[in-house]
Amino acid sequence: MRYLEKINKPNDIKNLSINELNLLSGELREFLIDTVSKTGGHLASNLGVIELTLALFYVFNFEKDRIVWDVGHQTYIHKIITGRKDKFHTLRKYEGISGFPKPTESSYDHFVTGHSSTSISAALGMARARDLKGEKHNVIAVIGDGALTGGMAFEALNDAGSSKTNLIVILNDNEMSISQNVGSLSCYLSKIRTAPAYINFRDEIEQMLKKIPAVGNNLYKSAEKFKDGLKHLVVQGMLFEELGFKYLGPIDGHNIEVLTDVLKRAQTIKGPVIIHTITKKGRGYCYAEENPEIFHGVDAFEIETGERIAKRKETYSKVFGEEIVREAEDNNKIIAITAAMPDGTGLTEFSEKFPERFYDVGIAEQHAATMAAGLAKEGFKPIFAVYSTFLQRAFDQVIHDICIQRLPVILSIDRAGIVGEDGETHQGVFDLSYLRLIPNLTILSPKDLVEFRYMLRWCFKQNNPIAIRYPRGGDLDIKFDKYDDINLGKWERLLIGNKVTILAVGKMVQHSMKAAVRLKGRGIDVELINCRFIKPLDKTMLDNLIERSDHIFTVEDNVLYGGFGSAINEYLISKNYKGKVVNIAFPDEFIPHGSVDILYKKYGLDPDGIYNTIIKNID
Ligand SMILES: Cc1ncc(C[n+]2csc(CCOP(=O)(O)OP(=O)(O)O)c2C)c(N)n1
Ligand SMILES: CC(=O)[C@@H](O)[C@H](O)COP(=O)(O)O
Ligand SMILES: [Mg+2]
Repeated sequence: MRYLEKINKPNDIKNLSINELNLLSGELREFLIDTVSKTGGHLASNLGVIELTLALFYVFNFEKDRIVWDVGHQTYIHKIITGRKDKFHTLRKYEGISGFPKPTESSYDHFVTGHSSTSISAALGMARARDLKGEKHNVIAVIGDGALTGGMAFEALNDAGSSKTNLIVILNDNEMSISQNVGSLSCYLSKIRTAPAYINFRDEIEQMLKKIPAVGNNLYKSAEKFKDGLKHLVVQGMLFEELGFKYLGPIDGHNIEVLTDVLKRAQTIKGPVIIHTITKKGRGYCYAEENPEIFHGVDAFEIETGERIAKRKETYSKVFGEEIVREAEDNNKIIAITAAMPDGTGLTEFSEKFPERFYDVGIAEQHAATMAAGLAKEGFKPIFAVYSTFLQRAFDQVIHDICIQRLPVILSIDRAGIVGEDGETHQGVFDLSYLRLIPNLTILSPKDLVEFRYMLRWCFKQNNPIAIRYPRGGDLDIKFDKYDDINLGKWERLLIGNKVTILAVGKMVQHSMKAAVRLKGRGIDVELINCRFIKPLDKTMLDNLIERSDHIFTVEDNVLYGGFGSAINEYLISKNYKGKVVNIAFPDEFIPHGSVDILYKKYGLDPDGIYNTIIKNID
């Protein structure tokens, strides 16, 4: 690691020759593969931006210039060369290096990202602030072709393009979102990729125009018109230029020499510029190049074989995938929708078996929700499979387009609760709070994989908006033996007791069961209830509990505020309950990255934590 060792501060990059930068990129590739093979993480995207990152640091000075990386999952090289190389083995671990940009981690991380398509808006805001303050520095947004499918990116292009603000947008086009990229914009980009002639052609015309003596405005105007006409002949509708950006590209995003030249040129251009770089996801590691989808976000793996080290367990996403296929075989109204997460949500098999009833809409959760509403209005049964954290994007669409009209859309909410290593931008700990307040919405959550199947079958039969939320991964080792029929607003009593009641939701039923067995062992008369429905609550059971329970504990893997515990508190207050109520939930803070086991322990949501809270609070 001869050159990597020389990089003690980012500006050391500037002392290297292009040849040395190429050698450094090889060392970085090796370092990255070695580390991520142990920690897991977003390998393929990072392998694709090594040269781009080095070129950026070679040309710009990020002590004063600003950079916003869209999604931020491709910032590992940025982190390694900005002083975090020695801690990089702690990537995504609790209290270690985050997998996303974090200004609290480094002054070189200028903006938090994690959710897609925010970079151009944030960068435009920073550029406007620079101008308002009379400062002089560059502001750069780096956005992938997948992230460019998100609505916010379009909104920002629309605003920036008409603004005349100096702003550099780098479009890193690797022809992939997590899966194959989708949509007409992606087709448009591939048209540009295959028409590089335009670029050379345009540059030649520009050179020619510069040589024309300034004999008058009219000649200049006709020459400009001529240039525009030619441009349309070669690539129909240069979208970015029509939107007000100066377009530079497409260029080879692995060629540091070309990259540095174009970046230097972009610095001198007035107004918004877009640089279109073509890169290969997974570049330089054969398994990642062949399977960029698997190596997008990968668990620890063997470098020699590309095989994952841990065996995959049965997961909620997989069960969801099986059940929706089973249902769709009998019911031709079933439609599956994803916002760029077909594999993560378990929809791959559905997409292959029923391509005409499957829609990947790109990174467009808002559109997905309203499009589902449109389908439902016309008699179909759409299921929008979405991660809890990304559904936050579509809050208004769930209210305004689905629930007001009481349309039978199923929101199949994966990755609810904590997801672990992705950290604060991705934890699914808000959904119970932001969904519970919406009228007409039924919300439920399974205690385990078997119950999940029963619940999904129940959901498919309903005719109103439903949100079913379930965690990342699979179950603990607990096996429950009761799967009574699912009935609207009815809970399941799992352990009978009298004095102390635990009301638990979803995966927390498993943790609570472990705690309850220990409590019983100490002679505590504890009752455990699986609160299958978060909305509506089982008021009959609650009324019965009010009569006989001195202590009620609620347990949920959601934030305390506005969640399931709050719903119970509201009800108990309305009934003038005199016993003690304790809510066990995530506190009012963003939950950091780390393994889910460490995080449950830290926040007292593991079986021991639940047990201790109960012991502490009973007389
Ligand atoms: C709002 C939102 N929805 C979904 C995702 C999940 N997601 C993370 S990266 C990604 C694909 C991004 O593709 P691209 O921007 O082209 O970057 P690449 O991975 O190809 O480098 C998706 C869908 C997200 N981060 N944010
Ligand atoms: C960066 C991003 O948003 C996704 O890649 C996310 O990390 C996927 O999470 P899962 O690994 O849970 O599918
Ligand atoms: Mg991409």
